[in-house]
Amino acid sequence: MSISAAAASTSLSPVNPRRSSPASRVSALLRRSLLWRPLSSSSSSHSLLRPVSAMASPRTAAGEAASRKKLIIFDDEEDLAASLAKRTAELSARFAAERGAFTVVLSGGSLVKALRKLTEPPYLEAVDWSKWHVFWVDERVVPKDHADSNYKLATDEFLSKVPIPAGQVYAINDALSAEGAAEDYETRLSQLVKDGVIGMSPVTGFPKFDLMLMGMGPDGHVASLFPDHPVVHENQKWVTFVKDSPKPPPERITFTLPVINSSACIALVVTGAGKAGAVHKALSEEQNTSDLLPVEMVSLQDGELTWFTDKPAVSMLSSL
Ligand SMILES: O=C(O)[C@H](O)[C@@H](O)[C@H](O)[C@H](O)COP(=O)(O)O
Repeated sequence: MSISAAAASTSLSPVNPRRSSPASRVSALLRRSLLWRPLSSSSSSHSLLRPVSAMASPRTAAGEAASRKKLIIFDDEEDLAASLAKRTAELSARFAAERGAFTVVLSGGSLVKALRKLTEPPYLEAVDWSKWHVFWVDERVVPKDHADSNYKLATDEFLSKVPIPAGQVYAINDALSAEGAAEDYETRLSQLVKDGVIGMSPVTGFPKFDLMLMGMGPDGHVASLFPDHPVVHENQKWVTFVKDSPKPPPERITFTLPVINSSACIALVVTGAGKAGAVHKALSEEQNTSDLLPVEMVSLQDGELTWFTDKPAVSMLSSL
């Protein structure tokens, strides 16, 4: 059963009522630093629920800046794309004003299509695209014109339609091996940190990108960090590689978790029933810390993680 707009606008409505009481469910959510409340009935059909508070994550050490998490559930993909464009444009204006640059990190997959409204009015004209610097959180080690290339996907669907200076789009060097491409990308990031284009997190000592726009796989992978793969635990490098990705193609480079977790903002775009199991594991109150999916390890040290979801993706959550 999915949440109806009417129900969500008046009360917290469990999707699948279960044994625990509403109070205990909310309490569990609080422990996980997530709390939802309905939007007012004057809201449009999108964003049925939103968080009411931003709290320190249990994984954030006392005294550090707080990590904030939000879950937004949309009625349909059009509403999700509209909200994602609005949020991205707001962050672009904010970081361009604060830093003189806006560092944006893309994944591959369905995320790219969700960015399409940025290529249309009013954003096409209103966004200061000259401030954008575009990176990939992961890339397949294939030629840039290959059908599997995340660069090609982003170029075809998004980058070719907005006036970002070509020199501010940082594709991998596709002439190198996976290992070489990862090293090369990290070296280039390091230079951009020195140049002040990319910030550094004073909390973690890793680069701090302004916005990461990412998808999540049905198995709970993010970037090219797959469940049970050793690179999930890489905690020194900024960029690493895999040669045995369970999702083809096998060779990829990927940002490491410390870099992802140093972001100022992450928009995690997760839609469809195929993601419901991983969403349930990541967001339900039944926390199992011994067997975390990569997506569960995404925990910003000093930033805001927003889940952009739809009803099928949250259909196994009982806490709503
Ligand atoms: O290169 C990749 O394979 C992607 O970067 C990958 O991490 C993707 O974002 C997820 O698999 C979600 O993809 P979907 O949104 O298409 O399911």
